Amino acid sequence: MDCILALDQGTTSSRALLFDGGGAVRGVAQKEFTQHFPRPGWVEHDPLEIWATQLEVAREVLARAGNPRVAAIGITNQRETTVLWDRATGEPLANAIVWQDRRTTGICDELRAQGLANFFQERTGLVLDAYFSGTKLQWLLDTLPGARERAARGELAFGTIDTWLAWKLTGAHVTDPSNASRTLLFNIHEGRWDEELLGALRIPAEVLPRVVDSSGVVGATDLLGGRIPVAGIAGDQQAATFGQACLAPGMAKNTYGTGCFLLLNTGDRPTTSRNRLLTTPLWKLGDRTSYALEGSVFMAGAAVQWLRDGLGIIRTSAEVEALARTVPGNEGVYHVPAFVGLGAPFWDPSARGTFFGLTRGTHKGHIARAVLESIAYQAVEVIRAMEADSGIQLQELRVDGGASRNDLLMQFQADLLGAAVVRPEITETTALGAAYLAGLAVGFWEDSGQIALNWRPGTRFEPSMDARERSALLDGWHRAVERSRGWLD
Ligand SMILES: Nc1ncnc2c1ncn2[C@@H]1O[C@H](COP(=O)(O)OP(=O)(O)O)[C@@H](O)[C@H]1O
Ligand SMILES: O=P(O)(O)OC[C@H](O)CO
Repeated sequence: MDCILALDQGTTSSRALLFDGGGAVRGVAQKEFTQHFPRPGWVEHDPLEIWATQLEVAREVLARAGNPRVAAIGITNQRETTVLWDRATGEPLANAIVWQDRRTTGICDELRAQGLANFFQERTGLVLDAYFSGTKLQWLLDTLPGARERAARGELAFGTIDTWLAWKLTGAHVTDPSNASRTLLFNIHEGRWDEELLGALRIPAEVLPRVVDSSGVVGATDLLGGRIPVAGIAGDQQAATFGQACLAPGMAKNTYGTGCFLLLNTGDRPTTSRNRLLTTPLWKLGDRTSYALEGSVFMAGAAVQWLRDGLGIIRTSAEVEALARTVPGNEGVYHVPAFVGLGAPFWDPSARGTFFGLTRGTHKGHIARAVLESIAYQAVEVIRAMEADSGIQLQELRVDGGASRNDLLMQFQADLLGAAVVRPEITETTALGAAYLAGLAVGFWEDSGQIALNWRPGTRFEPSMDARERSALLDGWHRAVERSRGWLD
């Protein structure tokens, strides 16, 4: 049996999956790795631990499947997380600064004060926020002694996690547009690094990877038995959009993982958002780039993790559903999961997590329910902004990610949206998308038509809430969000 191996390097774990020609999963291996929180608001990963766990799970999944022939490897990754390493030794200069890390909020404030927000939005499709790699790289070059000079001499390499893994596997220093576009350094209209953006962030061009197509051979590795081409690269959210076969304009998916990432395919040309969403390339296949509007929500499943690890009121994330079902509805209790500020469409780093509407009758069932519901409210905010920006009325939302297994949450999402929510048969869409991109490059699959045929619905959640109840619930949520904002000075 020939397979494609997908490496899915996520925020909390490294995963490796094998797919056959029908897009079915033939093996999974997964390993969690250490989260470092050195100061409030800082989140770091050790790049060497990321690499070690990724290699380990890749070897494990292959061994368990009896070492099948692998036609190609596809890489997909947590995006924006920033690594800087020495080209000669391969040693990282510091821990990776993770996408959730807020340490560069001050740099973003300064850039905004210089009136550069529109300039960045026009060229990159992004909002000036600490989320993106550019200010993280600037911070590293400012903070590590001699780093900027060494970078300018070509001694250092910058990369997001795709780049780091591709370099470790093949020695190529490359990235693709779906990742490059999350740096604040990439001009999405011209598909290239932009000198003026680099100037504004004081980044020497010598440190940057080469931007290649999302589907195409970038090199080969001998580390996994035989010589296997690395043939696909995409950020995890764009890969999931591909894996969900949202290949035509108007199709959207939401991934409910650590955060929530909602992407709406808007076709061949970037759509500028007037509602603080991101414009982002989905993938580049040959000379065609497809674009999306994206709403990035920073806390979703991670709030459920907090119920488990922070409050200890559940033992596993899945238990949240039964606990939330102990109450018939929210009974006036709302949660705003602004633990690291709020992402789209608010972009408010000063908001903080809150509960509202607590009474003497409130118990942990209400808390669980409010946390789950907050995930769905955030998604609705993003979808309404997307509809306003694109003129597209969403008919159906395809869902995936850990928290999409939660039926209560998915039904509530459909109810709040007034549109169907569809969970596919294969929910490993991120890895599948990366596998497809790699497989297309080596002729394992012929064209994207085959991919659309492989997608099959699993469970469909139809809306059943009446409009008055929906509007009352949303009204409560809006009031809660307003009160959570501006908490930090
Ligand atoms: N049944 C569930 N209900 C709600 N949340 C869940 C459930 N199962 C998992 N989660 C949440 O989903 C997240 C993990 O999803 P995953 O897609 O693996 O995330 P990531 O790729 O961001 O690491 C965790 O934050 C976890 O709390
Ligand atoms: O690793 P995930 O699934 O939490 O995804 C992280 C996103 O790519 C961040 O933009």
